[in-house]
Amino acid sequence: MESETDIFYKELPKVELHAHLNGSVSVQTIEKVISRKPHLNIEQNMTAIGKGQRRTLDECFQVFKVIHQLVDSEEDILMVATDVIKEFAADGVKYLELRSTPREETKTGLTKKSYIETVIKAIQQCKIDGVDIDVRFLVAIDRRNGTEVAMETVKLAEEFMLSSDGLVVGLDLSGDPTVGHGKDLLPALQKAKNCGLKLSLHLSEVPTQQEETDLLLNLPPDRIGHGTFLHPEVGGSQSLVDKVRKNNIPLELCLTSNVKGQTVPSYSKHHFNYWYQLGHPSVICTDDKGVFSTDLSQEYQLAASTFGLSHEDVWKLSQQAIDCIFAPDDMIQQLKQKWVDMKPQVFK
Ligand SMILES: CNc1ncnc2c1ncn2[C@@H]1O[C@H](COP(=O)(O)O)[C@@H](O)[C@H]1O
Ligand SMILES: [Zn+2]
Repeated sequence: MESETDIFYKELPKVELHAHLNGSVSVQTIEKVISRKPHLNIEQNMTAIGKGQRRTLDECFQVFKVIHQLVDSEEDILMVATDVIKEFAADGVKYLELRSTPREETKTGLTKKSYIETVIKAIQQCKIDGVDIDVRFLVAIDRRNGTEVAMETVKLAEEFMLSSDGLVVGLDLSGDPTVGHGKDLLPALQKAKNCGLKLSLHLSEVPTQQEETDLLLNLPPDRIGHGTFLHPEVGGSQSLVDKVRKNNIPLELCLTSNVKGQTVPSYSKHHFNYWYQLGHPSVICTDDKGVFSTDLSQEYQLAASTFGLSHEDVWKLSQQAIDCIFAPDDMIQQLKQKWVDMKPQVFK
């Protein structure tokens, strides 16, 4: 942690819907992986962006490559996923949707299938251990890998949706937004939607993607990651905003990620304000809590201090996030009850 977060934000029950597994690995866990692999000569400061530091988005993607070098076996993934889940729970997150791109590594025998199985195992083990959090998994497509890999990933995701006892609920589209075009991925995304996978797509994370965004909004996705450049004031358009509003597609907003990755010039200029003023469903998320050295409590506090939200406003924000989850209705009802039960204690 870089700075103290008020107890209110820690105790606030929270829903995290946008967290990339390998971007969420904490300093402590990175140190453990590094000590297993001294020959790689990787230092902890190569995997995280500290307070006041910024990187171009391109440099952020270099950081993921370093982490991928470190986390390359079933054993690593099990440890990393378990630690990440426990850390979110310790931060007051009651429901987490974790997303990750299945990778294969011939060196260690890791396959895309065993990658997903291992994440599922970590989720199940945390449940057995009584960690106070419900976790679901979104299988991620890295847009850089093109049409065929995307289609293969959708098949895998569908298989696991049917065999994981409801733990795999959807699909994510992520990766370097400056690489590849959404039109090549559209058939895979359409297929995913048709088979019942929920879709969360990174859209308009960088400028000049109006055409791609317009195309992918026709699916329509179930949630949007970032949507930084959707609205006209930043070079998007009213028609994109109208499409998002008409379909009532929730946005996943990640303040620190956008400021540290330099797609947003400052916290006060973050598009949270635009969408919040419209009353559009917006969910505060971390994106990559490890890489961007943050956590969800801190993100809520940041939004509150930047945009003048009261504790009651913040409570509403975290409560409304429940309606945006991909798990079915019984989970929504359970979480709503949890929020009711916890309120007196948080506002004591
Ligand atoms: C900063 N904004 C971002 N924009 C787009 N994609 C991002 C991202 N942050 C993370 N990822 C995606 O998540 C991967 C790392 O986690 P996993 O190996 O999948 O668990 C990155 O390689 C990238 O594909
Ligand atoms: Zn993301």
